[in-house]
Amino acid sequence: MAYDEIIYEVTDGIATITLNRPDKLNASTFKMEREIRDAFVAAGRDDGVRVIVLTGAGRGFCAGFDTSSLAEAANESQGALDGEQLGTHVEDVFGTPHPDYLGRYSYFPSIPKPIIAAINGPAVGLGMIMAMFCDVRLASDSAKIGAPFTRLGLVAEHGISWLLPRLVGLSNALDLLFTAQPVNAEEASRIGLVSHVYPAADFRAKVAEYAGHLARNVSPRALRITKAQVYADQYRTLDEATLIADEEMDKSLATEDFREGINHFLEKRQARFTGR
Ligand SMILES: C/C=C/C(=O)SCCNC(=O)CCNC(=O)[C@H](O)C(C)(C)COP(=O)(O)OP(=O)(O)OC[C@H]1O[C@@H](n2cnc3c(N)ncnc32)[C@H](O)[C@@H]1OP(=O)(O)O
Repeated sequence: MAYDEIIYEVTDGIATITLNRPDKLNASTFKMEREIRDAFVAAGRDDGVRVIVLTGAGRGFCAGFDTSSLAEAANESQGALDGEQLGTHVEDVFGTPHPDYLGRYSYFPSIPKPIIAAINGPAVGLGMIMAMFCDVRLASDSAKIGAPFTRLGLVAEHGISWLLPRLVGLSNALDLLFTAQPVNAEEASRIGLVSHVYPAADFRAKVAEYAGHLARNVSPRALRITKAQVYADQYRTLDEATLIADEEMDKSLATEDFREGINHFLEKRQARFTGR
């Protein structure tokens, strides 16, 4: 599929979605959001893809929704997005507990593969929310992450009020949302907003190493089930989560990937997981 505002590439089991409006620090548009959805669906369906990286072209990750469109949209509802604005219904492809509701990025957890946000520079507004809805965040030491919503007279948008406290705790979440002040990569790491920070000069190589590890050394089946478990368990009790874990363990013990997981260790060789 041809894209205008993103670049979509698949190499060695890693699908990379690059937001591609570098002159505007990859500020997002509805078109870009539709293309991101289409690319996630393509990556989710492609058996050759084991991990997905979301990143930005040039020196930015994403500076939020394009401010010129934001100004035009001042009198329109930005919360209730319709299908035409968003394009592909990812929810129809991979399933969701809320099939009638089209969340802006809340579909990321339904993509059955790990999604890594490679935050190469400023990730602000919708750019921050996009990164938060990825499964893992890696940051360049030049990254800056911020939620400027209250400064714009806006609110905790698009599910970030649900997600951010789970990532950084209530107190840090409210600090970020109230003050609307961006944090640098070091501070983001300290509060748990990102998992790893790498020097800007090595960043692309470090992201490739991390993504390559998930693509080569880890069972794709185990990744898929683990991702689904962790998100679904946010709505479950401990007893329910433990019961499901026991059921999933029984199923895992009967898989080729489990046998390979044991055999490659015993035979002291690289694993060759099939996802079965
Ligand atoms: C529904 C609503 C959702 C939301 O996302 S609300 C949030 C909307 N976004 C923002 O309010 C962020 C606006 N941008 C900034 O505050 C800053 O940028 C940054 C902190 C992200 C980075 O600052 P620095 O590194 O100094 O870069 P620079 O010189 O400000 O920007 C470089 C070029 O990028 C353009 N740009 C930046 N953000 C946006 C944007 N959101 N929409 C459109 N263009 C943007 C600028 O204008 C400029 O361009 P030129 O070099 O031609 O002057």
